[in-house]
Amino acid sequence: TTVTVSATASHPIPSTMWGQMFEDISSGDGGLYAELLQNRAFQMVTPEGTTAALAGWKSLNGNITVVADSNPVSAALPNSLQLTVPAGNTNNIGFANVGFNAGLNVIPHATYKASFYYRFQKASKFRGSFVISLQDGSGTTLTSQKVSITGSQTSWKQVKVSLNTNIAPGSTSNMFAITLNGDSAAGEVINFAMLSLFPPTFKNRENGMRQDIAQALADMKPSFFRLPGGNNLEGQTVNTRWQWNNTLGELVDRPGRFGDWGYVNTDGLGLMEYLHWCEDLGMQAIMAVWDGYTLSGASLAENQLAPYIQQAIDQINFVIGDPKKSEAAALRASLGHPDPFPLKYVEVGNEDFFASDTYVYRWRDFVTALQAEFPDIHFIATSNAFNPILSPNPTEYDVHVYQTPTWFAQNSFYYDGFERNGTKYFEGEYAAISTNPDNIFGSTSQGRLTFPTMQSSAGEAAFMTGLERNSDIVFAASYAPLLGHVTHNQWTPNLLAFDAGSVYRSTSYYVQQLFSLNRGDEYLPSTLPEQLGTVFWSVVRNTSTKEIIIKISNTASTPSALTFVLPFKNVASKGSLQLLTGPATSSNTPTNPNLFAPVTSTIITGETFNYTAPAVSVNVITIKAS
Ligand SMILES: [NH3+][C@H]1C[C@H](O)[C@@H](O)[C@@H]1CO
Repeated sequence: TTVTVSATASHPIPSTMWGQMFEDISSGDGGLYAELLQNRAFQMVTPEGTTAALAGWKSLNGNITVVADSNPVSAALPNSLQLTVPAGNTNNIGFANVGFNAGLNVIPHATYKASFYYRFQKASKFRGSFVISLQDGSGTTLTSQKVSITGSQTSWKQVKVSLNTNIAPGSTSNMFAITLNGDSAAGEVINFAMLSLFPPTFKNRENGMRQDIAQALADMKPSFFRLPGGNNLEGQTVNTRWQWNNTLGELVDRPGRFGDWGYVNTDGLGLMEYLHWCEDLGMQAIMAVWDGYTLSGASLAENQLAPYIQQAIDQINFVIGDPKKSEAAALRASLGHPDPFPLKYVEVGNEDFFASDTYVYRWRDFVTALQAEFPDIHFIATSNAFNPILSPNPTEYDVHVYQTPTWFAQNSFYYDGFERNGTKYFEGEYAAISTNPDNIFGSTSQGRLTFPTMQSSAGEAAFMTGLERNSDIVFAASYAPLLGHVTHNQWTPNLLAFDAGSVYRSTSYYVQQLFSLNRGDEYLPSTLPEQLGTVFWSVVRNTSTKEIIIKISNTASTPSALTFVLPFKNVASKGSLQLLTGPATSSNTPTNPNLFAPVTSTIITGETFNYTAPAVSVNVITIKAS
């Protein structure tokens, strides 16, 4: 196949082209959010003896239970862990947290920050100390600190200690423990609340992100971050929807909520943490507002919308408002960020194509009110494009697709036929997740992928060459879901998988990274691939580095010989090739995490040059040309 490239760009490529979609789907608490203690504040649990209430916690010779505290540490956190020290036990008595999914990573030569509140249930003459420690799976102390306490402390007192580690333990089966001397403390009853243990965080942010996962995400150089979801915005009910104002301020004041993926969200990763994260990665937020539809399928009636429209106005004012004019903006200033955050896009709901009939009035009432308040914001609709017809007319739509590798390879022309009528598209969620076209969302035994495969990633890459060709109307695209725990998850595949100690880069992660790190600022038309063929390409130009960047996906099981004809006088005789290829149905997995990785090499180039794309491969060729 000969690919003739045009010297005249057809259109500029938006700077927002490649980014990330995020929601807490086994990915926030216990994942990107760096808190190491599972169930740290007993939020939303049923106290008094239910084992679920003590999830993540274990007794160390003491009697522990979760109580609905008669004098709770805060209105937001009604439950406490109550330790009763039994008589006649001379061991160290107390309790421990084993981390999320029984994994608590301890890195060497680092400072861990522990904090908790405690109070004696009744005054006593006790004088002693807590031993606050990190222990490995066999109970060997890795590091510890002592804090003196007295039985007169019947009001809540917060303890904060730094725990400095030295050697690395042998595994992630470690625990955070609080103990005291059983002899002298016999009979004492002590309540604990809002316990927390943080490792060093990304950019040392207070209440920040886990370093290795954050770094893997940063290495993609994303331009936007869609938050807070996805289904996890919606709530199964109106009262369990995501509410921006419940996710701010001191951790002791955050009630948490039942997330949409079957577990409690601490909301320690809240709106301010998301916005700091966007700042740290130089991304702009694509922020969603709740719009009156819950995942159970219920829509609010039109005459019920007003308070939720106000809550959305306040949410946006929290991000961009003037502290002198808006209470929500004043709250942002009081939390240390008087200047507005950058925000251009606000998404109204999530996947409202499930409730198109009510979206007609929900969109109309929300956007009429929001656009009046925020004339410079673009509001993104989440129903199917132009079906139903919405008013005001959406400037952007968010399109989601989960399909097979073959579907993606055969639909790279999805946007070529779209009318150029001023509407732009956000490919907000896409991934090849199953090889079974008759049951995309089935189980792994029905074709669902556990991890991306080279074949699924090559299919996505083919589709992405089409997104790049159509970036005159596709302004942003993000794979979904971004992140998920390797085993304790509600959805596979994920772009990145992780466990307590590691993050695993998938073949699709490398494809996303190859496209994001090798951007052009303008698109160069070229001979079109066969729409139902097997090899696909896009050609872009980086006008500042004067480089031509050719992305090729060969989805076939045989190599594909290509000839490129470049219309430039001075074309370098050598170019760089980044090649991702390997066995079609294989993946990077926790047991074989580096089976696939892009390999960089030099190839012969020129005004006309040949290149053979290996079977099932994603190729990025970069050539200096002017
Ligand atoms: N059901 C998918 C669509 C929804 O928006 C996300 O929360 C889910 C996983 O990416």
